[in-house]
Amino acid sequence: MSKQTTKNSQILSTTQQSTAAGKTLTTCLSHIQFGALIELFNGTAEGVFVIDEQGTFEFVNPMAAQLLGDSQQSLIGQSLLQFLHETDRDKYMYTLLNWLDIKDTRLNFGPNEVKINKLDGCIIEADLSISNMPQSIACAQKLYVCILHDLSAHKAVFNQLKIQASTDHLTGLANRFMLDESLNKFWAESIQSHQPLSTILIDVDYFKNFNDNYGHIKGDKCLQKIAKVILQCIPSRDCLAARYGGEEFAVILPRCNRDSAQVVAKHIQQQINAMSFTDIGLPPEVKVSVSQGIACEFDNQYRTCEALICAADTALYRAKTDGRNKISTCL
Ligand SMILES: Nc1nc2c(ncn2[C@@H]2O[C@H](COP(=O)(O)OP(=O)(O)OP(=O)(O)O)[C@@H](O)[C@H]2O)c(=O)[nH]1
Repeated sequence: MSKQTTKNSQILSTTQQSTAAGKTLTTCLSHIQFGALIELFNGTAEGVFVIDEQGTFEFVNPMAAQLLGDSQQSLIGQSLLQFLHETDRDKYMYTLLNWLDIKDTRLNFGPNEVKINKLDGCIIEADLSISNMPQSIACAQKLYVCILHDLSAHKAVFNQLKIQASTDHLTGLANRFMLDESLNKFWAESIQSHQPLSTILIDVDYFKNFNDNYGHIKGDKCLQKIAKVILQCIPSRDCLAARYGGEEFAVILPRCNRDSAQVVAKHIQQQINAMSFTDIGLPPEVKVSVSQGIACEFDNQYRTCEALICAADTALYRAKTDGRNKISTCL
């Protein structure tokens, strides 16, 4: 017996003892091919599995079993489709079933991002690709090799970066980037649904004096407290409170008319006037106020969302020149 044959026989006996595989796969391959293939797949750090035309597992390597949340043994005979989140299931079912009609063409599908329903109920995000098993090692019945790459760690970092990219670091409100994105979205919805869209620009009065008197650190704390109050005053989760820049904030109120926006602005004014700064070590008599400008889009009053913001800015300027701690509405 040659050295190679001895090695193959060893591989075969160990893999047969430790590995479950479906009937089609075991009958398709010679024992030596089977052993070598299983050895290769089992040692792979990516999830690898083999399915038939119906999506039934013929083989699952340890990493794939871990990602699917079941044992290699019990996955054999189950369907890949039941592990795919419903948003992906139809796409994969369609691909596999459709392939039956065009068997002669090679199937190379993906990698695509999918959500996997693990057996324990958790959902993980992964890249999944499906490719034909080469004819040289498969038989007349089609088998597909699938690679499942866990994206959980990347997704967690990505989502964290996404939050950071849209959040103002000092106040925790939406930043200017998020404000612009959301405004465009709210604007399109408002035009399409013929619903009003209101915006309030809010600027802290005499904030330079606050900084000069109490220092920038206390100034930062003051901005954080104002942001918190604004957030508490906006009526629903649909609305957006953002830091527009420096000591200026913006509130976007979808489906809110001018009267409702004025109620919100009044509430903000009262709450800010009532603020105390004793918690940051300042005397009880320290008070702040804000000036606010309101503009409301209804019935194509403005041509663009930039024009709406511009109108709110003009109203804000008027509130400042009227003596500050005022609310001015663009009519
Ligand atoms: N502490 C702190 N100060 C800031 C920040 N951003 C802007 N400022 C300050 O806000 C002040 C704004 O000053 P001005 O534009 O003159 O306005 P104001 O003093 O508020 O006066 P009016 O707006 O005219 O009522 C400046 O002193 C800026 O340094 C910040 O992130 N932290």
